[in-house]
Amino acid sequence: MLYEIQVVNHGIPIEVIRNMIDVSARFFNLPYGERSKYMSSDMAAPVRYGTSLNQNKDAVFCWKDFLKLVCHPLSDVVSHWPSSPVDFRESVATYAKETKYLFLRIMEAILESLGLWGATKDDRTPENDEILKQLDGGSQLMVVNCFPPCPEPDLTLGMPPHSDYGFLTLLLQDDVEGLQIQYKGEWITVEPMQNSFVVNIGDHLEIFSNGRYKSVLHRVIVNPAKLRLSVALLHSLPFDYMVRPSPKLIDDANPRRYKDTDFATFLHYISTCEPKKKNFLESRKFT
Ligand SMILES: O=C(O)CCC(=O)C(=O)O
Ligand SMILES: [Fe+2]
Repeated sequence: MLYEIQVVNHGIPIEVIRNMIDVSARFFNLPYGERSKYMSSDMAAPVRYGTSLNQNKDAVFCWKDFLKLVCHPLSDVVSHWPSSPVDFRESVATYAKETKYLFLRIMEAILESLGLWGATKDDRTPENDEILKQLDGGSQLMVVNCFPPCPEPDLTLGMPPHSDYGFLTLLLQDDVEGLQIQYKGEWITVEPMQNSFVVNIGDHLEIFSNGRYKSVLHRVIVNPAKLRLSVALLHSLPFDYMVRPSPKLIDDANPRRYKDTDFATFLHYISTCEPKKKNFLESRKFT
């Protein structure tokens, strides 16, 4: 089934997208002392900055700096976000709200393809709408990545092969290529398209769809000359909810293929095992 799509006519104003990239570039240009205020070892902190320049103890060495921002509920988290550049909070909050709306519209299409939702009156039962309601109130985590130019691009990776944990990641890349997805055993470069979003299926959608959708294995290669920025927005159910296969997608011909999982299980997994490829998802499968 579908692995990766790029959305173009998404209705999100171009200025919102440009501001997001522009303010991220200015954040990573701030003096180190300003950026490092947001370093934290607490994986659940509402804001967390990290740099490959002094995180050499990471088991997986990534050639990147990142800023992780919890985006939901916005009113609780915005005051924790960086206060510099001055327009940072406003630009990022606008971007997060617009993108959440787009995420929900894409989820409607996916749920419809699974026979779990429909836009017509008969299909709009409270039961069918429930999952969308949960996703609307669900987690939204932003990862702003900055991949500096790397003099030895063949010796490292911006990010090693992995799949994202949520339902869908909406990914914005600037005009420098670097993202690759694995398709039939080959690494395919996803060419940047201005003002478009790459939609990556995450592990939670694979679990929820009982394997009908597969999460996409992807990685980032580095560039010898150019700095690259990307913004990944991961969407899922609220952090404390269980993700499980939809009961309507389980029957004798399609037995339940995945165990229940929640965000705490994932955090525990990544803090005790080196995250590799789709290992976390593999650990959630019934064998
Ligand atoms: O930089 C990219 O294009 C991808 C980033 C990514 O995969 C992630 O942040 O999970
Ligand atoms: Fe990713």
